[in-house]
Amino acid sequence: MRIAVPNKGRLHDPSVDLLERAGLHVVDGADRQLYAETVDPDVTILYARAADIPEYVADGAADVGITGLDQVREAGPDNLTELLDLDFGSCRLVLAAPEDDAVETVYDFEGGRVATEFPNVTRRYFEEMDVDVSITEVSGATELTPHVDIADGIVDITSTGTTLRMNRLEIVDEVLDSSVRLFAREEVADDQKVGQVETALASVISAEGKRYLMMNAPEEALDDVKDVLPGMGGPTVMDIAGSDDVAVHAVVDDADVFETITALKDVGASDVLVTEIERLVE
Ligand SMILES: Nc1ncnc2c1ncn2[C@@H]1O[C@H](COP(=O)(O)OP(=O)(O)OP(=O)(O)O)[C@@H](O)[C@H]1O
Ligand SMILES: O=P(O)(O)OC[C@H]1O[C@H](OP(=O)(O)OP(=O)(O)O)[C@H](O)[C@@H]1O
Ligand SMILES: [Mg+2]
Repeated sequence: MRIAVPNKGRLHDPSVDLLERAGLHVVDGADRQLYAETVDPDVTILYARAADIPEYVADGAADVGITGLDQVREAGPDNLTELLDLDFGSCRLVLAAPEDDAVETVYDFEGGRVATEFPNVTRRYFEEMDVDVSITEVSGATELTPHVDIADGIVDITSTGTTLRMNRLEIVDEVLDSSVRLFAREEVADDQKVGQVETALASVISAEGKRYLMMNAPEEALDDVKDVLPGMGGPTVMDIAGSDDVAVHAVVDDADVFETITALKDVGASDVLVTEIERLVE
C-alpha cells in the first residue's frame, strides 16, 4: 500500500510527524528520495507535490494521500473518497479585491477578471454564483495581480490574513474552507491495510488535546470523583491491594485539567498524575 505525502512546503513536516506519531515510522527516509519504506513492510511512502497528490491517488500511483482539501477540489478526480480530516493546514480560499475598489459582493465581478492558482475551483464557484468572469491562472504571488492590472480580484488562500492586508486586499466572499485530509481511491477505501492506516492516524487525532489522569481516592468518595470527571464515558476504577483507596483512571480534555484537579482534590482524591496520551483508538 502506498501513501502519497507532500514532499516539501508547509504540509511536509506535519504530515511526516503525524505518520511517525501514528507508529508508521519511516525506515529509510534519506532526503530527496521519492519513496520511503516504513516499519510496516506493506506500507510505502511516496513523496509528491501537494498539488499532484490527488491525481497520483486517482491514477493508482498511490492508494491513499495526504493533502489539502483545496488541492483535492482543484484536481477534481471523481474516484476519491475522504477518510479523515487531519486537523492541520487549515485555511480558506477566498475571493478578494483591492480595499479601495467599490467591489462589495461577488456580483460586482460580472464581466470582470479574476487571477488564481485554483482555476477549476474558481470557475465552479462563479458558475454556481451565476457570475460571468474571465479567469487567469497564475502560479504564485496572486495577491500582486490586482495592483498590476492583470485582474480585478483574486481567489487565493488565506489563514492569518496577513498577506491580504499587506497587499491592501479585502475578502469579498469565502469560496472554500480547507484543511488537510486523508483520502483514498474509492476502489481501495475498504481494504484492510487502508483501514489500518486510517485507524492509526485517527488515533493520533483523537488523542490531541487530551490528557490521562490517574489518582487514588477513598472508595466512599468514588461517586463524587465520578461527578467531577468530565467527558469520555466512565472512569476506570481499580482496587489497590491492601488499601481502602481505589485507583481511578480517566481521559480528560486538556482544557479541563486545571479545574478538574482542583475539584478532585476537594472531593478527596490524592496522588493525581497527569500524562500525555500518544494515541487513542476509539
Ligand atoms: N497560509 C496558509 N495557511 C494554512 N494552510 C496553507 C496556507 N497556504 C497553503 N496552505 C495549505 O498548504 C497546501 C500547500 O501549499 P503550497 O502548495 O503553497 O505549498 P507550500 O507549502 O507553499 O510549498 P510550495 O508552494 O513551495 O510547494 C495548500 O494547498 C493549502 O492546503
Ligand atoms: O493569510 P496568510 O497567513 O498571510 O497566508 C496566506 C498566504 O500563504 C500562502 O502562501 P505561502 O506562504 O505558502 O507562499 P507561496 O506563495 O510561496 O506558496 C498563500 O498562497 C497566501 O499567499
Ligand atoms: Mg504556499
